[in-house]
Amino acid sequence: MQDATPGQTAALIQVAGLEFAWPGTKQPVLHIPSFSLKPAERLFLHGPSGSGKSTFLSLLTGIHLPQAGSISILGQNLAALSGGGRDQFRASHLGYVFQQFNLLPYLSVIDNVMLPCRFSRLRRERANDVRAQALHLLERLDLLTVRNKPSTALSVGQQQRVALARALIGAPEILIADEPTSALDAERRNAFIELLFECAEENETAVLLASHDQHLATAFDRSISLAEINHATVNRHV
Ligand SMILES: Nc1ncnc2c1ncn2[C@@H]1O[C@H](COP(=O)(O)OP(=O)(O)OP(=O)(O)O)[C@@H](O)[C@H]1O
Repeated sequence: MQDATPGQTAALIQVAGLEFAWPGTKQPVLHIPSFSLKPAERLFLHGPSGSGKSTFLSLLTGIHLPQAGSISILGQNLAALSGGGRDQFRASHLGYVFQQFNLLPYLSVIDNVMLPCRFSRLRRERANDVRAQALHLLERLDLLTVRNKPSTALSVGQQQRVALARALIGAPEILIADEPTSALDAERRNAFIELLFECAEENETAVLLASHDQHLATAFDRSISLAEINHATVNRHV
């Protein structure tokens, strides 16, 4: 499969005039005139439950397409790609950590971590030695001793760190994380964010993290509320 080649751009993510309504509903959940993520930026996006954070991230990752407006990632307009092209583009350029981690239960920890390099030649090439980079990430995230266990045998905190290692292998340009700390207590939550930043910096990966938990904001370069950028009238929270 071919990796999409992105064009040159100043912003890693550029959104203009975005409108999105869920199928079967009339009112848009999101109307975002403008949004951008700059290279190497660590951006915190906050908003209460139901305000549309996950919906917005699903558009940025090309899982859904907006009804109006454009989303460019690394200069590539996502709507100009086919469904398969968007899958390939996502695999090559975006690492993501979801609330539920989405680890494959039948794979070992290390095989889960190496997975993105099976789907993207670019990430395989960037990792150079895929197994060596997986081991390096597992060591950084204190997971070396559990590397051959099935992911189901791990604690929630460990599974979350596996999801982070998987998101960062092969140095994607952007890490997108949706409520990645919701299962952790305050102390573990801060330690996880610190570790996430350290590993992202090693890979020169920009971070966009969405959460309802405003305590996280201080660690980031920039913090915005979804309500500041979302002009849709439904689900509007201030
Ligand atoms: N698959 C879907 N189909 C229809 N409506 C949806 C779907 N997913 C979310 N919604 C609706 O879109 C709105 C925004 O939900 P979303 O999950 O994006 O918010 P959120 O801020 O991420 O919330 P949370 O923090 O609880 O995950 C809600 O009104 C929700 O009911």
